[in-house]
Amino acid sequence: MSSSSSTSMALLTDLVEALGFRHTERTWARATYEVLSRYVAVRTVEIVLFGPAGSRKILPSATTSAVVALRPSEESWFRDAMLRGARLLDTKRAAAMAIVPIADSGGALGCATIALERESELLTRALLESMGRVLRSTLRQIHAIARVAELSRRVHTQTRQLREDLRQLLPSAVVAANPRMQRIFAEIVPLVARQDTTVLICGESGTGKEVVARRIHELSPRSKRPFIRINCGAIPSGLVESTLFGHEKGAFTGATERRAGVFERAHMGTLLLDEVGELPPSAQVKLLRVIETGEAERVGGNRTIPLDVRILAATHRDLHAMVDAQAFRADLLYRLDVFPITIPPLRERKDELEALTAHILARLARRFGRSSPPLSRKSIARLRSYEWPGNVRELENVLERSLLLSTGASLEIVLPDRALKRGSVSTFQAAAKRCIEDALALTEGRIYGPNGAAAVLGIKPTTLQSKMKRLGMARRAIAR
Ligand SMILES: Nc1ncnc2c1ncn2[C@@H]1O[C@H](COP(=O)(O)OP(=O)(O)OP(=O)(O)O)[C@@H](O)[C@H]1O
Repeated sequence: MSSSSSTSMALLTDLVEALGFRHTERTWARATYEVLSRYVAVRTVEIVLFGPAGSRKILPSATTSAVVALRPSEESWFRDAMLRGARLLDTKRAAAMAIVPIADSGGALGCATIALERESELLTRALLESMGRVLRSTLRQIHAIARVAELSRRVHTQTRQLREDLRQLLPSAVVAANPRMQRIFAEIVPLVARQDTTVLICGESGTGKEVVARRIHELSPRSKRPFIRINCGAIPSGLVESTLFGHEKGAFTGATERRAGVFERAHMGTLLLDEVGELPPSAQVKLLRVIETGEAERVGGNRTIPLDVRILAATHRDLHAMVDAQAFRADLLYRLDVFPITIPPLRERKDELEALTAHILARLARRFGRSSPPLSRKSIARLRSYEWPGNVRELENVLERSLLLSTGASLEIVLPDRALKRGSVSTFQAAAKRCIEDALALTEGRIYGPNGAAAVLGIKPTTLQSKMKRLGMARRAIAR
């Protein structure tokens, strides 16, 4: 190595250090530029990168006149660089040019073509190699930063999606315009949220039991901890206990690894046992034990796990009637029914139909990315004329369908077919009659007992009998 090249190497090192390059690609690139302009009379530097097309945005324009994305497999890169260099000599009227290859162990990454005012003795091979190394680091940083930018963009999109999902799951604004609902949300829920009391939330399907449960959790000291909901009626019969309490590896065929149950997952948080009336008797016994002892045992395990879980239960069934029918354990019911909340069906709170509709329409409109059409008086009257057997959930479905089908300026409410065939109360009575007949047919006329029609319908046998009497149904049922 000649003395001039070792001097320039030392100077280069000093300079790069003096420039204090840090871990940002801009400082790296600027350092390169400073080195080039300090040591040689640079007219232009054209850096050709075999990299992502977005690289140009990242390199400061002071350093480079062009960043061209080429495929890494480009074999003609050197010839390309020469051609560019020749063009530079021509267009920039430069006296000389230097090509700095940029390569790492994986092969060529790119090259910098430098047009010079004049030939320079200082521009030695060693200096060019040093520049190549600096540029290589720059390039690596650029690639890393482009990747980070891409990941950050992806995370940003995912976060937005998750926020949207969460907003759907946790309605920030709960509608409570009816006096009974106002009492539930404004008085009862905040009151029970403060303590760890077990709450039994009753109401027909789709009335908003889960909404109430989530609100209790949100307002409770456990709000930062998990809220887990499990639909007891949807668990396959053989998996109820392992779903609730977890299992050890090898506990049963298919248990290939240890799994935590919902109780463990809800540790320190809140567990909503939805459709609790559907729990089979064996799981009811275990649940009672867990509530009483505050600890659970995984299926196939011999170790008890202490639990700190607030339990909420919900059901559309009449659990007291199920106890009478011996389909639900009385002792478990007493444990769950510490604080009952009953949500009225939508047909009994039609005064909040308008507020609920506006709330749901706004949510749907946001989801579909369109504005929420105004509701005409006719539409409101139509909504009020219907009995809403599926409650708020059915209202959501009707509004979604109506919104999708409506093309005009106002919303045309499309009610389910059965509503159009309505014949006031007699239709409801006919439906109730049909429902009881079906249950009696299924239970061969038996009213009482766990397999009786009353248990199937989730009502007390005495209630069923009085309903049958009121509907003028023949007593072909077997009483007890
Ligand atoms: N008061 C309310 N304000 C806003 N949205 C509500 C309200 N009540 C119910 N909803 C909406 O209605 C739908 C049904 O409510 P939810 O799931 O809580 O009913 P549910 O009684 O738990 O039903 P199921 O018995 O079938 O589990 C949900 O999408 C919920 O957001």
